[in-house]
Amino acid sequence: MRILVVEDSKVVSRILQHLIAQELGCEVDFAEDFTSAKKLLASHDYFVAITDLNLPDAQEGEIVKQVLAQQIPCIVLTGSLDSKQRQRLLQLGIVDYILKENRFSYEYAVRLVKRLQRNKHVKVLVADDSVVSRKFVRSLLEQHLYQVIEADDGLSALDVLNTQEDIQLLITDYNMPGLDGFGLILKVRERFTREEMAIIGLSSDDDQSLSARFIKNGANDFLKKPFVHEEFHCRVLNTLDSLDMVRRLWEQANLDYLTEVYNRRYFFSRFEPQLSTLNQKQTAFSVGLLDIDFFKKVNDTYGHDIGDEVLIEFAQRLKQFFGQHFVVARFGGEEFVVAFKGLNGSKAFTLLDKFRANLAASPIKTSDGELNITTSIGVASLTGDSLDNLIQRADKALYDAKESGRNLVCIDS
Ligand SMILES: Nc1nc2c(ncn2[C@@H]2O[C@H](COP(=O)(O)OP(=O)(O)OP(=O)(O)O)[C@@H](O)[C@H]2O)c(=O)[nH]1
Repeated sequence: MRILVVEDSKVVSRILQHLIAQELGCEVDFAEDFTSAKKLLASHDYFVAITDLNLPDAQEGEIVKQVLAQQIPCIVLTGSLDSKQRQRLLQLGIVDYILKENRFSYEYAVRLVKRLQRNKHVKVLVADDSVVSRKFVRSLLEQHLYQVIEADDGLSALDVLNTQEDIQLLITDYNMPGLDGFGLILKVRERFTREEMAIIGLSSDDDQSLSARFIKNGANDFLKKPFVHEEFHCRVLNTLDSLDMVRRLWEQANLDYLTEVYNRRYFFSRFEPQLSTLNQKQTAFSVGLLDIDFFKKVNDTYGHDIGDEVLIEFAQRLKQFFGQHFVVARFGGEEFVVAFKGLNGSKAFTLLDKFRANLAASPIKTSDGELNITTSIGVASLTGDSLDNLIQRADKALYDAKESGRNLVCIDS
């Protein structure tokens, strides 16, 4: 990623340079005037440009038009802006304008670049039966580099959600034929929690209770049409920032900090509630408990950091081998678990034995060289008991594997 900063004030340039290095760590070019900016624009591809509005050799904001003509997102920094200039800049399609008021203005500019980077990967679904309104929302979202998908009513929005993965934000109108905004939100919330997908409701209806009703029905926020650019962007940013924050909290609570596979807490919270149904329906369910052999020796010989590298690689291999169909979690220390929903013990045994043999045959690369690592594994399958019991039986089988010489899989019988 490369950024262009066009700014005639050396002080402002220095602040931006410092903030960009600190926050973004990307390549950045500085131009003091329009002429040198044009030269740089001709010779590099830029992800975004942060530009002053008035430059010594271009007092009419020519730089903004030049940047936009090259399809580069443009963030405008300016000492002052009257309402006509503001309107003109927004119509040109800039990402945002920032008044040079204090340190926070520059921090905001850099944060905005960070968000643009993130936005490239964020899919937004816009459901609105009015083409004009839908296209307007699309253009605003595209200025901020979001991936936009359109639906012309509630039912087609549901179709999109059934076929497209990873939509993070739904922006929906209220009045739509077939299925209106409320109906759509209720359907969406049956499948996606507030942590999985954010929703912003839109309406031009004068009913003052609408915003609260949208939120009570499951929307994260609401905007009354017509809205101004700035408000739209602030609401979308706030909504997505909250979503990111909630996701980060979820990850902190459910993923192992070192190996980034699920943790023990996730494993139990996911499978404990399912156990009675699995037992009732007699669905096959097995678990494999894996413990790295002589791991203490790895730590004692090579140090804790190399031990960590082994744990990370071991977890990666588990995830690669099983992760697509089964749940992999770290139980703690050098002990991991794989949950095989739909597999009986002997099938789980076969897969785990293959993993064991692969591991024994391909050393783990660490910064201190390659290490031969093996694992012992205990397998047990559900027979109407509790999750704790099942794990205890797998643990007993693991103990047998260790006692029988390690680098083995034993099954609870
Ligand atoms: N590097 C590293 N070591 C850890 C971590 N968590 C636990 N350990 C170490 O894992 C080792 C486990 O040792 P033991 O329980 O004696 O088992 P072992 O040496 O693997 O021997 P067996 O299981 O009997 O084959 C201990 O030295 C712990 O300090 C971790 O997050 N990082």
